[in-house]
Amino acid sequence: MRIDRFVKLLNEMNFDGAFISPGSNLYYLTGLKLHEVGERPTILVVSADGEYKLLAPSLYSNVITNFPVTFWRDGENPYAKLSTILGELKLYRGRFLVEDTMRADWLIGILKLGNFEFHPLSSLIRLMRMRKDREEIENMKHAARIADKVFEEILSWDILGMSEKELALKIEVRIRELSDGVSFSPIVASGENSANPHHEPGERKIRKGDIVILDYGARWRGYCSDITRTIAVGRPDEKLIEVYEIVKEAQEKAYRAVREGIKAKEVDKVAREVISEAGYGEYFTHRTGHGLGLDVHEEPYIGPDGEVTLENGMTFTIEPGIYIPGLGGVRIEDDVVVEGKGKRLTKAGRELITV
Ligand SMILES: CSCC[C@H](N)C(=O)N1CCC[C@H]1C(=O)O
Repeated sequence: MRIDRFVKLLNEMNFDGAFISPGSNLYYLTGLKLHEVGERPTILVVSADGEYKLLAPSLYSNVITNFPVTFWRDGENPYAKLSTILGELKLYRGRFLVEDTMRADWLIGILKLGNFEFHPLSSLIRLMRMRKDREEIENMKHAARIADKVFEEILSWDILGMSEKELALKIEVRIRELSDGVSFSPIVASGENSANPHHEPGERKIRKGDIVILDYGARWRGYCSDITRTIAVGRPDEKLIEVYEIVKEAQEKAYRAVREGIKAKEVDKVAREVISEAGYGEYFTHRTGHGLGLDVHEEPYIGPDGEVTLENGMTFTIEPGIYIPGLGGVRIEDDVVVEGKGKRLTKAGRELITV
């Protein structure tokens, strides 16, 4: 089980234990899929001795079976129960890993129960999660195939006159029909809105001459895909057509630079150089990519500061972009796995398509 490997690493790195709240790390280590948001304390306590126990609200009692757990009911004090767990596991002080995103009130509750020094869980678990095993990669390939299929379908829709919001909803519905859910709320950015890399789809209607950025992803058994394609509705501004070709070249060259043993920042540099040499460096305002897996953004990050050396089994995006305020933007994104060299998981065409 992954938790055994985790305990081994805890010992190697001189940690006494870990506190893990619901989310992708809990799922990765235990297979338990619990809601991430909620005020009811839900905490997995792991000791470096290899023992572990979950504190969970009793409303999960039908879901959590065959797992060491102490339930607490609404009206009871969860921290009194947590204190008992800590006594059972003999954890009173020491160096502990704690989930990076744990709620502050839970953290404060834990801190009152012992003399704990906290360190971010990501510092250790990244070493496990960055390299995907065969099953994880199969799930990612499936999620990527769904993203490709949705893109093919979008091209057959009549999007002229649709609002960004309407198109984003239609994409989301189709992803949900084909998968376990969306990786994130789809981005549809049309016309001048495409100059905002994280544009939130709004009421703007898609019109002739628009460039439209479509950025979305599907989940399959927890694993994400994340694809961006930029399409034209009619003939867009000549400058954006030129920009499209530059981004395409940057994406292709960065993809070809991917190989086992190269540093993430070297891949970023390749994309950045193409864009800078074309005179658009200041308009490439984000990193070239990010790791992808159970989370849509995880390690390794493919940016100018990316010190991670790429290894087989690592999965990430390659997504350079150019964004010109008042005019529009272009981004092309694929998901990639390292297998000696880089292999694309998303395979939708990258030529500029006019609908
Ligand atoms: C999770 S919302 C953003 C999803 C998008 N696919 C994405 O990851 N990016 C868009 C701009 C760059 C990149 C990012 O690093 O945020």
